[in-house]
Amino acid sequence: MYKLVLLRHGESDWNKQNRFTGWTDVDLSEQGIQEAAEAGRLMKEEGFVFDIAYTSVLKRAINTLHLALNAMDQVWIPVEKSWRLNERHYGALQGLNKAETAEQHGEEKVKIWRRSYDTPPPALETSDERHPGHDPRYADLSEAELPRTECLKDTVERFLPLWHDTIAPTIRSGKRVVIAAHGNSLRALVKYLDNISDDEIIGLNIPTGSPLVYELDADLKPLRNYYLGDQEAIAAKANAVASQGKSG
Ligand SMILES: O=C(O)[C@@H](CO)OP(=O)(O)O
Repeated sequence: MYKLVLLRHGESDWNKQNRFTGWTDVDLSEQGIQEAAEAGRLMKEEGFVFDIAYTSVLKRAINTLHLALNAMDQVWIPVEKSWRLNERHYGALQGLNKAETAEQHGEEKVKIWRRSYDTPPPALETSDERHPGHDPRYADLSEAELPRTECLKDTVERFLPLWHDTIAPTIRSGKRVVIAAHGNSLRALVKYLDNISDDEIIGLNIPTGSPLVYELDADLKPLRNYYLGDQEAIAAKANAVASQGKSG
C-alpha cells in the first residue's frame, strides 16, 4: 500500500479578497502562512516522512510546501516544480471579485464558470498582460500549451502527463510523495484517482492548508482517503470555498 499526500496551499491574499486567481502569482496571507505550518505539524504528528515533493510554479503552493516541510524538519527533500500543477487558468476572470461577478452575471453563471467540468470562463486576449506568454517562467511552453482560459477538463488533460510520466512511476518505485498544489489542479487529480463523474465533481471543494491522505493499492487505485485535522473545521472550510461564488 502506498500513501500519497495532497496539500492545497494555505489561504492566499486573493482568497482573502475573494478574487479569481488562476495563474496570478499571489502570495499567502498571514492566515495562509499559519495554515501551511499547521499542516506540517499535523503531518509530523502522524509520522509522515517524504522522499520527494511536487508543486506548481506559483509561490502560494511553493511557499506552503516549504512552510509545511519546515515544520516537519524535511526541507532538504527534492522538490520538483511543474506548470502542470498550476491552478486552473481563470481566463479573463483573473483579478475580479467573485461576489461582484456573481452580482453582475448571476450566481448560476459563476457556478458554471467555477465548477462545471467543460465550460471554460471567458478567454484572455493574447495581447493581455495577464496572458502567460508574457511570463518568462512559461518560455518553454508551446503556443498550444499556453492557456488563455481553462475548464477543469483542460486542467485534467494538462496535469495527467505529469502524473503518468513522473509522479505515478515515482510512487510505484516506493518513494513517499507529497503534492502541494491548488484547489482545481487537486480537483483534477482527485477526479482522476477516484473516477468521479463530470456531474459529481461540481460538488467537490478542497479546503486550504488541509493535508488529504490517499492510500493507494499496487495499481495506484485508491483504497481510502481522509483529511488530517479537525474534521468539522475542514468541512466548514470546504463549504466556505463553495460559497465564495455567491453574490454579497
Ligand atoms: O480563484 C481561483 O483560482 C480558485 C482557487 O482559489 O478559485 P475557485 O475556488 O473559485 O475555483
